[in-house]
Amino acid sequence: MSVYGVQGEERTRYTKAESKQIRTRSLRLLGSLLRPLKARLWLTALAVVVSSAAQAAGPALIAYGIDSGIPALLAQDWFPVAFAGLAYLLSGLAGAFLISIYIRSSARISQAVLIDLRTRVFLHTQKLSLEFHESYTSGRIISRQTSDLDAIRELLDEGLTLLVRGVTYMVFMAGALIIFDPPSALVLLVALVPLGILTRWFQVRSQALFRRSRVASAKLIVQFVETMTGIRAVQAFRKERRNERVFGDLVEDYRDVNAGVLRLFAVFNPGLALIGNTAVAVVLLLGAFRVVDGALGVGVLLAAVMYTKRFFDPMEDMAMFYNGYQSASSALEKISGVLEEEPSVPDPVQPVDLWTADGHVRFDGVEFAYTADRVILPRFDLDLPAGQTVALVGSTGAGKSTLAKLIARFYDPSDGAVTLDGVDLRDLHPKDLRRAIVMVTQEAYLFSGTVADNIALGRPDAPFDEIVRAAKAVGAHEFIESLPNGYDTDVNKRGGRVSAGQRQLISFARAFLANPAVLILDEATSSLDIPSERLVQEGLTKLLADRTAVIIAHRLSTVSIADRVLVMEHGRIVEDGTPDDLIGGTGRFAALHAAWRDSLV
Ligand SMILES: Nc1ncnc2c1ncn2[C@@H]1O[C@H](COP(=O)(O)OP(=O)(O)OP(=O)(O)O)[C@@H](O)[C@H]1O
Repeated sequence: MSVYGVQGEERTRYTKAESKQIRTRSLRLLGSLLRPLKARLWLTALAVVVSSAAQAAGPALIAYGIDSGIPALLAQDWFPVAFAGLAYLLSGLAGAFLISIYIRSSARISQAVLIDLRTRVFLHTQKLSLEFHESYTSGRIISRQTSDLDAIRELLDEGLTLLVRGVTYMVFMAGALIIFDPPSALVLLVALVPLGILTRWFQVRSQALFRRSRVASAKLIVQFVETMTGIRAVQAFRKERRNERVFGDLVEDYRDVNAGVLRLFAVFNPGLALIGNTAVAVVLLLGAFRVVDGALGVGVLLAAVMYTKRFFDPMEDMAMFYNGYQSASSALEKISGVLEEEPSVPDPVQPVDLWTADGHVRFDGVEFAYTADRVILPRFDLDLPAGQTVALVGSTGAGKSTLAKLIARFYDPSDGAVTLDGVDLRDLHPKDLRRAIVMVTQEAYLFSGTVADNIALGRPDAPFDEIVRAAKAVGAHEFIESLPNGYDTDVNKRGGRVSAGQRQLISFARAFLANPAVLILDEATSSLDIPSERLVQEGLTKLLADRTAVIIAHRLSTVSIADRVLVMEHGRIVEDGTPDDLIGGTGRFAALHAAWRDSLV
């Protein structure tokens, strides 16, 4: 089995092949992040190697000072002691200087990697199609951008320094011990056996736990984001208690996982200390006998003890690093999964330019399914001539929004083709597509900024008087003028808050300004009151003139401005005709219309 993209992201166990696939993907990502920093990486590596060498010289100089310097001093020759002291000082200074270079250089690397990764995640998720976002949820994306990137930042800022310095330091200490006192190095070699066993035990146990910890923390963020984005529904339906319970369970799960991690450390760290101290004690003991036998100088024994002790010094830090490494590597696994996802609505390889579109939309043998197991729109053909205003009606779940999303190319058909002026939407240059086809959705989302900025989104280079003209056309001008700062009112500031209906008017103005050849209004008039809707209806007539329009409306009043009505049921178009024809007939629309007219009197 293979795990592509974000599939299986919530799992904590993988088969060998899957683990390998995920690891390769992470490493590939890491490689691509580090490749541009190659020169700096070499400089950093050099600094750390030389600084470790300088530090490894320390105990050797002390040994020289004791074993050769002191006897020389007794013979009035102070040179060896002075040399040992001065050299020790210089090696310390060189080590400190190089470490400072190393820290500064590695901080630069980590900053560069993080900025690159953060930007990649942002740009990539923004590019991914609606299909991805509808199933992946914003909570998970936020957790990728926050806690996952933080885990990687922590690793890069602290963990990596610990690891690289720790490993080089250990290698140098062990190397120096082998050169200086091979019997003591043998003790160290023996100590490596329990050390290896302990480390392996820790590694195996912690791997699954760290993965679970990442999953648990992501779930916490998802729950938090969902509750807060849906806070109105939560409060309206009194869901606080239920959410409290769900959140409580998640917190408990997270705590359990972390407690498990801490329990591992409670064994691992003391275990490390025990092995290290035993090794030091054995080196000291065996060395002492050899000193007594005259086979070893006191200075060399001291150096051997120092090397052994120093060998174990970075181990605890490295266990901490391992902690950070686990979090960061599972974060990297998830991020690389998101980055592996391809837009399900890809940009064309050889885009066709369509500078000015007439707005002729056709569905040729189109079939559509969101998931393989359920066809939403069975095979159909539909021709929407340029300039026609088409109303889509039908019961909830009939497939109206789905059909609209196909025209806006939020999704591609599973079979067949949707064309604009004869060009398959899949071949159309994305810029031309977005210019030619605009969809105004129910949410009428406003971005932070002024009202004018929000309208100008439809055409960023539009002069101010055109923004006003667009607002006037859709009947939004009066209310905008009455806002505290008129068109310069910040929509997110207190006082600048606009109602749902006003938001829709702003998004109408945005669409008017964009002046697309095809306009889709998805339930767009649903939050307007009757007077506002009348106002908008007047605006709509102007907005819809000279362009193809598809209006999804539950309110049948909107239908009156349409040239043609399509009635949908279970994904099929069951009626198609002018409003008058359909009202005069005996079909579903006639019945709907009669019921609606009766409700008005
Ligand atoms: N992202 C999705 N993934 C899977 N199924 C979906 C998705 N969006 C919609 N559907 C399904 O497709 C069918 C048609 O939905 P659609 O939103 O097109 O209906 P609609 O006619 O616009 O309904 P409404 O008037 O309530 O908005 C429904 O059965 C719905 O469950």
